[in-house]
Amino acid sequence: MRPVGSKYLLEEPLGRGATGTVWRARQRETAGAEAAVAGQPGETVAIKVLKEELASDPDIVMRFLRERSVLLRLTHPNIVRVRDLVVEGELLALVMDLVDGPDLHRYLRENGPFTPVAAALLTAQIADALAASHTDGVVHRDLKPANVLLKQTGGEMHPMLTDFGIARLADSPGLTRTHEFVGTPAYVAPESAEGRPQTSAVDVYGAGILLYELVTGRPPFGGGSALEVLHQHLSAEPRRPSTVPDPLWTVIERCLRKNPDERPSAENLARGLRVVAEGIGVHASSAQIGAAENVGALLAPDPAPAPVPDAPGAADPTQVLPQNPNGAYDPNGATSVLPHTGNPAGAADPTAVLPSRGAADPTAVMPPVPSGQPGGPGQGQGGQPGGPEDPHPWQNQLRAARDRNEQTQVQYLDPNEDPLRRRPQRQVARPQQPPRQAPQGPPPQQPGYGYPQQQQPQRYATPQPQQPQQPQHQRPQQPQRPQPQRYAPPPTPEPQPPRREPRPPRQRSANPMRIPGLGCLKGCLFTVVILFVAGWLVWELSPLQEWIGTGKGYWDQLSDWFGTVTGWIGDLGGDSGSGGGSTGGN
Ligand SMILES: Nc1ncnc2c1ncn2[C@@H]1O[C@H](COP(=O)(O)OP(=O)(O)OP(=O)(O)O)[C@@H](O)[C@H]1O
Repeated sequence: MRPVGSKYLLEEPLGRGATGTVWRARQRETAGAEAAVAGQPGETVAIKVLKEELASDPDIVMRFLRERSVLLRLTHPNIVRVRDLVVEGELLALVMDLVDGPDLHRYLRENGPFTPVAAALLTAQIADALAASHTDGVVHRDLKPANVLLKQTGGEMHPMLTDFGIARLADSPGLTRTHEFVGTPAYVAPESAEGRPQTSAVDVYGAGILLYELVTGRPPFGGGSALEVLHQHLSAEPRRPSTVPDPLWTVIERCLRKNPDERPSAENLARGLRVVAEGIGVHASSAQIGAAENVGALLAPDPAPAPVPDAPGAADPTQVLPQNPNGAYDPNGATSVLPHTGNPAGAADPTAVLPSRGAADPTAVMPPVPSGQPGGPGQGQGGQPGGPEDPHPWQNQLRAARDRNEQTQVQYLDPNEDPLRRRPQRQVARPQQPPRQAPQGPPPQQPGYGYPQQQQPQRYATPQPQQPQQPQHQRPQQPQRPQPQRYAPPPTPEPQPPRREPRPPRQRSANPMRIPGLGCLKGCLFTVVILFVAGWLVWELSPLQEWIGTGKGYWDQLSDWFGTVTGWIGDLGGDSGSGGGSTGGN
């Protein structure tokens, strides 16, 4: 265990970012008066040890010390509290409260997108934190899911914003003189990308990107290089996903305005999001629905946005690309404050939070942790042993929330298997077949959107013109059943089993009365006719007539034979009659 100053002992790494490594650490003794939180011996804390490149830069050390009071006074239920700053030789460290839970980037990657309601409520809490810091004159400037830690309090999800001040440190002339990029490309506001003056509106833009990512699984702007992404922030309009309900889209669209003056203040954003969450919820009243539909009126901009002090100018997009000879980057992976030495694997889909297929995960925010270490295989949250069968309580809570919003599945039912229509049928012995599996889950995802088990059918989506909307309160509520949808997306067409060909109409039977033996009699008559015709042909066409020497026709000959046979029969009858009489006469 490595000591940090005289008061802390580093125990194990929790994760590594672009600016340093975060450690689980233990307090050795009570901190001095300069610390915001004195702490108790034995208490567990998190310590971010800044990279040597930062710690060895005198400009950064000076800034770090000047920022001390700002960082230590930022307290809010949704901000990870900085307890102490340690400057010792070449070591620069922030002592923070330890948050036992995953960061939002990792959570999204492992669990997929949130429902619109959950995303709105979670982002509202982040907006609360931003509003508090903006009031204090502090702009975060690097808002992204990796900087939101998910803390569990009493079974509830509690987002905690962290890394306040780090972007400010990174923005010191010692780093920016190299024209390197400060921020994370996928979340950077257009004015930051262009090097224009920045205000607290950059955080609102970041919140809009984060909100978009929460409901869709990925940020709105992506690309193969940082330059491409920055250009999209400057000129492209975000594409609206079909699963985002109107009121929520209004909020996202306002946050993502290119003009910072048109974005709402963080405070108004938080308020607006709560109104939206109520109005698109399952039990929304008509008043709440109406309020959500008018959310645009609540999203007034900040009349006096907090400026970013003496920002020396952010990235020049044309300067970003040369930093990475491959043109590849990981916009969601880390704040780009230092030369990219990382691998270019992020090029393919650097922002996806979804389980990657195949190659290395380009979105990893943490380096792979060896088995046995916290976060590594075989470890549960917070370093406790765990596994897939031992989900974090966060996950249970979210899953339950998603399950509650699950949409009734419409499935194709073969009319022959419809118990209401099926007629009794004669049982025919058939080989046993496995029970037919009803198609489950969503249809296969597009590559890059691979989060099949988490992408829940959304309750809210763009109203479909062909389905007239009915006010929610008019519909029957059925407890314990999936709720009818107010903004239901059209059900994805289920794969239809091949339809059976209609049977050809049955031939009418020639023996509708089913007289016994009639079929046999028919066969006999038919055989007699065939024999008669065949005999006639043989008689007329073969030399048989001459051999027998009669010269008669077929019919005459037959009549003769018939007469002869009946004569024989008559004779036989006569003989037996006379023979019987003589016997009787004897
Ligand atoms: N206070 C904390 N408590 C518990 N874990 C933390 C805390 N702060 C950070 N971590 C963990 O450490 C990881 C790395 O944090 P860090 O802030 O360095 O990463 P990052 O935000 O991805 O990087 P950067 O912002 O520097 O680009 C986080 O993803 C989180 O898992």
